[in-house]
Amino acid sequence: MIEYRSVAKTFDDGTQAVLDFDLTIDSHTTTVFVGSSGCGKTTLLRMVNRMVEPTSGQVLIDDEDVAGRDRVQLRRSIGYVMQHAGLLPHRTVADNVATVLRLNGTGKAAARERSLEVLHTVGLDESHASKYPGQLSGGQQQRVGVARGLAADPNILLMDEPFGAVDPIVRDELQVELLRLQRELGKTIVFVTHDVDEAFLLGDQVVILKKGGEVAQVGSPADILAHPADDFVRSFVGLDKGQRELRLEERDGRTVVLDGSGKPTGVLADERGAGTA
Ligand SMILES: Nc1ncnc2c1ncn2[C@@H]1O[C@H](COP(=O)(O)OP(=O)(O)OP(=O)(O)O)[C@@H](O)[C@H]1O
Repeated sequence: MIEYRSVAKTFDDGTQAVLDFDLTIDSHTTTVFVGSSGCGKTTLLRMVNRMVEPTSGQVLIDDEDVAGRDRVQLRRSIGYVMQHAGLLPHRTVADNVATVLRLNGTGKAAARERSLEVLHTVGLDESHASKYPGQLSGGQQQRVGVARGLAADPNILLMDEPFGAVDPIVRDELQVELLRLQRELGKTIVFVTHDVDEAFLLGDQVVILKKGGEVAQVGSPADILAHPADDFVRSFVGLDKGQRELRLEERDGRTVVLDGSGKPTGVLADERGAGTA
C-alpha cells in the first residue's frame, strides 16, 4: 500500500507544485493520476521513489515513511517507466533491460537470462535482445522501457506518460498489453497521463487533478462516470458534451455501437451470437 499524507511540494524557485495531497493506493491495483499539464502529476509520482522530496507531509510504502529509506536502494527497488523510454542508445536492448539488475549485483549471465525472460513478457522475442534502441520502432522501445522497469521484479511500477509519444494505434496496443501484464503480474502501478480515456481504461482508481495537485475526484471509472463530483469533472471526462453517450445504428444489416462523437466502438452480437461487442 502507498499512502500520501498531507503532502506538499514547493520547488526552489517558489513554484507550488502540490499544496496538500492525501491518497491511499491499494497494493496490486492500478491508480492513474490524470489532469492537464502542470497540475503536479509527475511531482506526485516521483515522490514515491524519492526523485522528488516533499516539502512537508509523508509518503509511506507499507506503513514505512520513504524518507527513512536509503534513496538509492529505494529507487532501485521500484520500477520506473518514462515517456521516451529513456534507453541508453549505445547499449543493446538486453543490456538496457539488465541495467538495474547489474547495479543490484546480479551476475552477467543471470542478468541476461532475466532480460530475455522479461522481454518475452512484454512481447519481444530474442531477436530484439542484441539490437540497439535506434533499431526499434517507438512502440518497441516503449516495450523495452516497460521490460526494464519490470526486470528487478519490483512490487511497485511507476509509469510517467509511458505511451504519450507513440501513435494512437500503437498506443491502443500497448494499453491492452499493459492490462494483460497487470492481470498476470498484479503489481502496484501508479500511472500518469493527461488522457482521460487512457485513465479510465487502465485505472482501478482514477485521481482527477487540478492545478497544485488539488483532487477534483477520486474513484473507480464507473463511480466517476456515474457520479461526477462537479461541473469541472463532468467537463473533464466529456460528460457535458455527450461524448460518452452511446447510440445504436443499423449498418449493412448489423447493429453498430457508436460513441457520442460517432466513432464505432463495437458491433452487437447478431442472432447467431457472432458479433464482437
Ligand atoms: N524541478 C522543478 N523546479 C521548478 N518547478 C518545477 C520543477 N518540476 C516541476 N515544476 C513545476 O511544478 C508544477 C507541476 O509540475 P509537474 O511536472 O508535476 O506537472 P504535470 O502535471 O506532470 O505536468 P505535465 O503533464 O506537463 O508533465 C509545474 O508548474 C512545473 O512547472
